[in-house]
Amino acid sequence: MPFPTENNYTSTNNTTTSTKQTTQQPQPQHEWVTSDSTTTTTTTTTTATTNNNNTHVALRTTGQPLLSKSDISIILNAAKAFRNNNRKTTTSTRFTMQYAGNSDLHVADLVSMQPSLQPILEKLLHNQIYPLVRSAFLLPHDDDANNDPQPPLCVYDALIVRYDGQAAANSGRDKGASLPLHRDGGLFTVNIALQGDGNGGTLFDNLITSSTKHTASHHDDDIIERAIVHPLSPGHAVAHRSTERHAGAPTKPGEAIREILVFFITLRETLPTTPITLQHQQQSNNPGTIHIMGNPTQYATLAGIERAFYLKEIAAQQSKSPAAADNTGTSQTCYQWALAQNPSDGEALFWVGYFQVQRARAAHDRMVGKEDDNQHMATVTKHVLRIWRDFDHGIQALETVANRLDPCNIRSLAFLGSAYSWRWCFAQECHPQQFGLRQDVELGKAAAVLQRAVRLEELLQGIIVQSEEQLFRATLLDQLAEILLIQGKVGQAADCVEKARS
Ligand SMILES: O=C(O)CCC(=O)C(=O)O
Ligand SMILES: [Fe+2]
Repeated sequence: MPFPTENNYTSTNNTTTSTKQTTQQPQPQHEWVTSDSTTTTTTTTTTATTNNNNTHVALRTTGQPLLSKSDISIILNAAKAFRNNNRKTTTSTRFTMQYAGNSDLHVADLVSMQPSLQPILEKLLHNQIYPLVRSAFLLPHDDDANNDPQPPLCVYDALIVRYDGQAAANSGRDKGASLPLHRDGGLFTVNIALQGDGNGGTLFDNLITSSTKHTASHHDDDIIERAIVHPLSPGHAVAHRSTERHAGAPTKPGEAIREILVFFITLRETLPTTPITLQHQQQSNNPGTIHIMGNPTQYATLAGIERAFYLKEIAAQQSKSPAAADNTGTSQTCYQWALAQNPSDGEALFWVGYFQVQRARAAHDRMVGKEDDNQHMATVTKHVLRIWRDFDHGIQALETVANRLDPCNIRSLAFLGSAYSWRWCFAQECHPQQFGLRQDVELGKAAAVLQRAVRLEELLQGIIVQSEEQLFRATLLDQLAEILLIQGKVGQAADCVEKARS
């Protein structure tokens, strides 16, 4: 790998600010983009402004660019030469899906072709990227009286991603070149602009949520624009935690080609690890951990965040394999393990809730099939209670995902909507009073989450490349129409059906 690990991080105690600064370099300046207001707060020092709501979504560097114009052109020329030499063999990555108009290449491959890039990257990492990540995301530890080095930062992968809006349009993607919503591997992502005219940008889920909350009257395009973070100019960076769900916003046809250099940063754990705490998350008393918001009993370590990421990858591969049906158990277990590693992982919690609800449905179906069996009453009751518990726990998990951990995930919202109606159908057959459910409340909840999903789908329509997106949209609207009909809202149901057909 051409990427050096961070030099041993030793710090000097500065009690007045309770932060410690490296003696090597001035810290790169940055400002935060926060989700409580869509304006930015300037944080040019390393002061840890602990924030209980974890509203610090992404940062943008200010001051001097991280890369000079001449270094940018050396990198761009090398990337161009690499693409010309490898027209048919562009390496695709796990995180960056390949679409018309997009291309990406591994920086490691680029350096193999042109070793003169090595010193540029080394300088960039040592002088800019590592100090930035350390000062912005990691709190200095308190017990370093012995000047023990903290685990050094290192690069887990690095890419150059290129968005060509015109090429995308020529292949039928008329909204341009973009990347779907995703999370990255590693712990932190630093995304440096190489070229572009301020077009595209990085779109963050957590900024959409706040925009829809605070600016309900805004035009859809405005809401989306406010959720996109742009670097100040070429050479400047946008950085975020890898767990922050984000997308490559479209570079539209006619706009300048956008190219970015993305570093996925993690911590090397081979050194004796002293406690690490993340900035901008409520701190726990438990060293080496971060506090999971809203749930004081659950903690994730930084290592846990990464392990959860890999476990989810394994789970997803299991369900894609030809023996997928046989692998459901493994897949389910991997998601449970992922959640144990990182209890705030909304994606893992979604799948745990999903499997629980599906188990309840399957058991409900089997129960319906056996209605005529002359079963002992006690067995039936036990069975009913087990199904109820699965529905209930599954739905609770999905509600946490929808309301707190992953509020912009259309698929989770859509599934939660269905889960409410399946649970209602089940309860109805087994005397709803015994479970304390009321039809108007249950269907009201189902309609509300489905409406939220439809709203998000409309906002993101065409912007984020998603396979089968039209099909999904139609299913979502049909589901909503069905519930609205039962609620007696015939006009609204008809609107949904019409929308589904358009
Ligand atoms: O286009 C962007 O800014 C996002 C790129 C990205 O998410 C990635 O490369 O993982
Ligand atoms: Fe990404």
